[in-house]
Parts: sequence; structure tokens; C-alpha cells
Amino acid sequence: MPQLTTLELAKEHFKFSAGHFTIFSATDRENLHGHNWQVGVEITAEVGDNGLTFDYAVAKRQAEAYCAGLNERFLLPGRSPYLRIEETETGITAIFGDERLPFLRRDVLVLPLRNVTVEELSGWLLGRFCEDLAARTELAIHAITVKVYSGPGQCATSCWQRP
Ligand SMILES: Nc1nc2c(c(=O)[nH]1)N=C([C@H](O)[C@H](O)COP(=O)(O)OP(=O)(O)OP(=O)(O)O)CN2
Repeated sequence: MPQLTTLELAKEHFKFSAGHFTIFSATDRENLHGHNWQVGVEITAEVGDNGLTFDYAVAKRQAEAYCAGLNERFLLPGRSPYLRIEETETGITAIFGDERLPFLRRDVLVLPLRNVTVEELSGWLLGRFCEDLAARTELAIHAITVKVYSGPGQCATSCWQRP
């Protein structure tokens, strides 16, 4: 069995400022608000004879790219059972019950999530790390854990392990 070690990458700049609202039911949601969301990733991989798993800068660049892509946007859940999203000529309208929330296209990012929550964001970012890193067999990654914080002391953790 190869030696396994877990890299923990939670740089202060792994963060994005974004707006959202949590939807609790077909009739109950939060008002629009925002957070400075914080991201951390742990990667368990095989240590080679050179005493290295892989250059963790590769993972840091991925985390930075994911955060940059989310930064300064209003995030909408594209797979919510309670929210309809209409593309219009001028932008995007979110429809919640009898409420219509219009946005300019430049301000919004529709994500393949059921809700914009720490749970869904951590699961989605985990999927991206798996696609971009775990799929690279030369990195010999055995597990990835992603944490997303909506504020200090409140986060969700999503994990993947190689079967
Ligand atoms: N399971 C979840 N529940 C809730 C989530 C979530 O992502 N998953 N998110 C929210 C709110 O969007 C979020 O908590 C708002 O944060 P904040 O403005 O910091 O207000 P809080 O009351 O949560 O923080 P305090 O510091 O305790 O005031 C709600 N539920």
C-alpha cells in the first residue's frame, strides 16, 4: 500500500464575494443578501519516492480559478424545484411564486444547483476538483474534501473517495 498524505489548502484568498438567497420551500425564501464565501480543500494522494505527492500549486490555481469565476456575481440555483429562471433579451428573470426578480445578465451566474447553500456549493466545487484533478491519474489522488463557509464558523463539507 503506497504512503498516503493529505494536503490541506485553505488560503485566505480562496474566497469570493457573491449574492444569493436560500430557498426553504415553495413559499419561503430569504431576502437577497451576500457573503464573503470562503473555500478550503483537502487532497489525499500517494507520496512518491521523491517525497512529494504533486505540486500543490496545481490545486491552488484551480481553487483560485473557481473563486474568481464566482466572485462579484449574484448566484441563482438552476435546478431549484421552487425557482423558475427565464432568459430575456435584457437579462435573466428569476420567478419565485408570484415574485419576478429581474437581473442584468452581467450580474448573474446560474449554477447547476438545487439551492445556493453551503451544502450545494461545496458539492459542486468538489465535483469540479474531481473533474480537474482526481481525473488526472498521474496525480494518484485517493480522496478530496471541500469546505465552503458562508461566514466564520458556518460551513458545509463535501467528500469524494476513490472507489
Ligand atoms: N443548511 C443551510 N441553512 C442555511 C444556509 C445554508 O447555506 N445551509 N444559509 C443561510 C443563510 O443564507 C446564511 O446563514 C445567512 O448568513 P448570515 O447573514 O451570516 O446570517 P446567519 O444568521 O446565518 O449568521 P449569524 O452570524 O448567526 O447572524 C441560512 N440557513
